[in-house]
Amino acid sequence: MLKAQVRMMLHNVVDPLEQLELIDILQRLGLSYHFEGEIKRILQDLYNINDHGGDVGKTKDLYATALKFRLLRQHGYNVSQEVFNHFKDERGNFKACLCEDMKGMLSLYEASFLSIEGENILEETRDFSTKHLEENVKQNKDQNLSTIVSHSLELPLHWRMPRLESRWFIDVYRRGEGMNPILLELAELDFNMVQATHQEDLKQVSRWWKSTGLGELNFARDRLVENFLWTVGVIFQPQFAYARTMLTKVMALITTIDDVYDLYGTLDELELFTDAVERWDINATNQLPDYMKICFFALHNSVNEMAFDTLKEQGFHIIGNLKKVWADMCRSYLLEAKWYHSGYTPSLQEYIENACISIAGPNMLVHTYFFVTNPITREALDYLEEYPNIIRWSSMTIRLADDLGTSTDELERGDVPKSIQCYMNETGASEEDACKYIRNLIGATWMKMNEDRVASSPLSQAFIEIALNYGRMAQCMYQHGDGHGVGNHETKDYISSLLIQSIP
Ligand SMILES: CC1(C)[C@@H]2CC[C@@]1(C)[C@@H](OP(=O)([O-])OP(=O)([O-])[O-])C2
Ligand SMILES: [Mg+2]
Ligand SMILES: [Mg+2]
Ligand SMILES: [Mg+2]
Ligand SMILES: [Mg+2]
Ligand SMILES: [Mg+2]
Repeated sequence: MLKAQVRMMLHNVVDPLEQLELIDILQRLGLSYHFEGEIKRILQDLYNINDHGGDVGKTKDLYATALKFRLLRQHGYNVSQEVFNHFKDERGNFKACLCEDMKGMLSLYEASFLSIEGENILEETRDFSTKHLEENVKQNKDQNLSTIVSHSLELPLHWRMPRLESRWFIDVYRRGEGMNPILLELAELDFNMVQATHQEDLKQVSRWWKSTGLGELNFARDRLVENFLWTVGVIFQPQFAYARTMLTKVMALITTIDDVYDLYGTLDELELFTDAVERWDINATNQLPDYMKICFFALHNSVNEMAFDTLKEQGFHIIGNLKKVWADMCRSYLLEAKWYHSGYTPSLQEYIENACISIAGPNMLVHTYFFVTNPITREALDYLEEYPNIIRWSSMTIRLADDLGTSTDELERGDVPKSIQCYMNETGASEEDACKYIRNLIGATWMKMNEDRVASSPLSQAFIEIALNYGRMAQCMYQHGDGHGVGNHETKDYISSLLIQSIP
């Protein structure tokens, strides 16, 4: 009933700005996945009517123009950054009067994160809006707006982990003026229904984890719930339960094998394990020490089962594709171990080339493609084989966020120099400047992802969005240090609010 009422609202709303605001609210409440068709139709009409993304409803309203720009870009329409020239004076500077418009400034700020490389106007808008939002947020009288502004200044909407953002926004929306009770109630009910599905998924994959015995390896991280949380960040929609449980297995295996290479295995043992994975032959376990036998059997059994599922469901024999991503990852792990044991510090470029593989981004993304795609196409398989840009940029975002969050503890434990240290070694920069550089590199990588997300490719828009969600999930997990390995209180809060506490 509530969904039907919201569908009616989408059909009846005619004012362009009200259409945009309704879409934005539905997205932020986590409800837009129920109304993708309606949203697509409205945005297509808006894109066509106003000279392909020009002024919305002919107003010069900054808030409306930026909102339209953001939503159209987010949905793949290549609207021009020139729309923001309307807000400049004859000298080419943004009009000073705009600074009092906090709502417009926030809308401009959020829109600026949909930029691609070389869009200088959008770079100016980000600097201009950030400066004025930081200056005004404290003395703004609208408490709710100030809460939203502070939240966005911490991490912009475009970079936020969708599920956590929805949970946070439901509480903000409830307190806001102009709250629509139908939207609020549907958001609360839907959140609880989705949470119940996730709880079932977690129960099921927890049984698998216990059956492997990998949690008993005292040198390796036992982080099943955190691995499951990654999958909620990447694919929350209820219908992707199979993908979440399988992807949790993949991430749990990666976490354990990463620790084998980073913390425990001798170089000779690591060579043997890498060889066994490349051969993908159960007889290769004879050469392995017992703790590696457990890891290899768990890996071999689980991945073969995934290949069997796809063969049964779709007639595609993908074990070669899966074996390749595991072998590529283990080889990149082995290279890092050799660098570490020889005391070699690579250049930043050399490190990143290897570390975009060792962060397991390509591994996780290739598996995800198989878990969410039906029908699989030969064209997409060939395209994925060489790790296309969208996979590289997503992996780079995970890698850089991970290094910012984990490298301090890793280096204390003994691990290969990470991006921060490689940059310091190469340039003589301080650790603080190196971290700043790496954070800017994440921003630059997002611009590359923004460009690739609208480029034509044999991959679905849904899969591309999932690739972006990996970057978002990494920035969420490492925003306050090592949220995965240490299990800090922020991660515990995320787990509680998404997987345990329902909305009363
Ligand atoms: C899923 C992952 C993102 C991937 C495997 C476990 C992780 C949480 C992370 O673990 P970490 O030890 O930080 O990786 P690395 O720095 O050793 O590559 C790398
Ligand atoms: Mg353990
Ligand atoms: Mg590690
Ligand atoms: Mg590692
Ligand atoms: Mg790390
Ligand atoms: Mg209620």
